[in-house]
Amino acid sequence: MLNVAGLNQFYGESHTLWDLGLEVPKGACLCLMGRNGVGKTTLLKTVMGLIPARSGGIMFDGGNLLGLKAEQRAELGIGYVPQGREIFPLMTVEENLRTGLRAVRRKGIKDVPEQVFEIFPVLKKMLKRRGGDLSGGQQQQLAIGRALVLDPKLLILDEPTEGIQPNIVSEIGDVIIRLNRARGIPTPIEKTAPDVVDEINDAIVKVKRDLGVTVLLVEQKLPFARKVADRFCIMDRGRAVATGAMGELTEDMVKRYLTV
Ligand SMILES: Nc1ncnc2c1ncn2[C@@H]1O[C@H](COP(=O)(O)OP(=O)(O)OP(=O)(O)O)[C@@H](O)[C@H]1O
Repeated sequence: MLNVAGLNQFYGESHTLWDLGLEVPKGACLCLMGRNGVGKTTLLKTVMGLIPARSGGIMFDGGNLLGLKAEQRAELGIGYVPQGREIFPLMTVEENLRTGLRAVRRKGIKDVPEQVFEIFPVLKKMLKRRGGDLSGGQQQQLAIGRALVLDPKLLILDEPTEGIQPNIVSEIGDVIIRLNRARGIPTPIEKTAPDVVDEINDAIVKVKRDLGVTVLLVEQKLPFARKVADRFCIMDRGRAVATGAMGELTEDMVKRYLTV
């Protein structure tokens, strides 16, 4: 779904991303990890087209993103939830959500899809409240809701749990899991006739994978990352240094690249 290859990025003379490669397969939830300042946010912003790449390739769904503006990337189906949420504090919840519609007007989507309110019922209750009056957790739900307005194929989240209360952190985790893996499709049926049921269950898992949103997130909290993501990529000083299935993340890697 997303393939980054040989990516180099500079802030002025400062070389920040070095020949970086990253693959986020369709249906995966990949957690980008690494200590502060290694370039995680820079990578997300470069994928989103908010800052330019010097060289390399960024392929999404088979097409090259380089050269496209951020709005065009959104139109192709990339939803972005920035670090710090960046909601508009003086605008109402409804107005904030409607800003997400800009990217999809050409697709004929004129209203905020009901699915956003099914996922975050609190947003419906607070439609007329100002964004700035919401709690941190509610603002994060608003920021994710705004990205979901465009029905993204790929959802990019930059530290979605930063600065929010522990009980809301686990709710946000459940929402990401639901978007990535379930999206309202029934859970697998119980085993009665093993062979047939196995086949049906395999098919259900596949359908879930095909319908679910692919997720790329930056997250520093290890238990959260382990719960939500099925793949990881570790960055160190602007390079991708380790990648694999979440179960392959070793204590040695944690000590070497993640603990402070
Ligand atoms: N706008 C900018 N101009 C110049 N340098 C920048 C800019 N933004 C970030 N940097 C530098 O680029 C490097 C990577 O920063 P980045 O924010 O991508 O790291 P990060 O891994 O996301 O860190 P954090 O976990 O703290 O958000 C850092 O050295 C940072 O100081």
